[in-house]
Amino acid sequence: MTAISVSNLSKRYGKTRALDNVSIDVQRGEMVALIGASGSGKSTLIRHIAGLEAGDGEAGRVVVLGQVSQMAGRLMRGRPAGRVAVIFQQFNLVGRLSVLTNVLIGHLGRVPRWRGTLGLFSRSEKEKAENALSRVGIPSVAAQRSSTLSGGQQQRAAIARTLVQEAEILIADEPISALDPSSARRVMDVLATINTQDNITVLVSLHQVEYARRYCKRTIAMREGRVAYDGPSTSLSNSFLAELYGETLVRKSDRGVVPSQG
Ligand SMILES: Nc1ncnc2c1ncn2[C@@H]1O[C@H](COP(=O)(O)OP(=O)(O)OP(=O)(O)O)[C@@H](O)[C@H]1O
Repeated sequence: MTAISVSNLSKRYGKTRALDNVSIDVQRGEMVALIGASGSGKSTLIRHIAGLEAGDGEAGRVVVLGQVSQMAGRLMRGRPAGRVAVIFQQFNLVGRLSVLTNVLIGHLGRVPRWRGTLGLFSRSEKEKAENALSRVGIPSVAAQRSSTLSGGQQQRAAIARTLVQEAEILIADEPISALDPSSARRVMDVLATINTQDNITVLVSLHQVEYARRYCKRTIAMREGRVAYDGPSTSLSNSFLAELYGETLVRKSDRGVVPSQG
């Protein structure tokens, strides 16, 4: 079954064509990498799939989990918000609240609003949140203020909230670009685990191509708002990547070919 279907989606900001007639389908259970040079349209595409923004023109359409979330430049009501979780590079957590409370927020939408607002979660809801923190490998930080977590721990706490939310799709916008290699690997390992064990569809934008190759069977590459490649990650050639990233590529590292961060 199709989890995400984007067809003929375009978006302009002034003179910039951020999305130019983009069409992609992601099937349930896939883990797909979204790559491309800075400004190629990755975040814009993610915001549109997440239902945070509407595209331009009559032709564009986004269907998520069988429900039309936008068409002809209009966001639809009743789109499956709770079934889709989005995590960003930063600002996923409320810094002054404990990690556990941030994860418990994943229950909102399933508990009566007054209970959520007052922070009145049941024992079993708390156990579920603690269990989710264990699954992402950070059970010991539950009582800490979120603002005290490292970047990688913050990403993993946001993934734990996704588990509590029981989201069916997780869209992660550059979740590892600010992390050191070992933290990045831990976050990618967690994404891969929830993908295989919980069958959560994962769409993850990445600056480091090597992670796409290592963790995602399929890669979608964007260039100037268009889909430049959509296929097996193993078939991404270095010459294609050099062209994709233009002048900003290419340096070799012991982890493979990565775009420079400059
Ligand atoms: N709200 C906005 N207003 C004006 N221009 C925008 C806006 N959002 C995106 N753009 C432009 O659209 C283009 C695509 O941006 P987008 O953030 O989607 O790229 P990206 O591939 O995610 O880049 P990066 O890897 O640097 O995050 C860029 O030229 C950007 O400047």
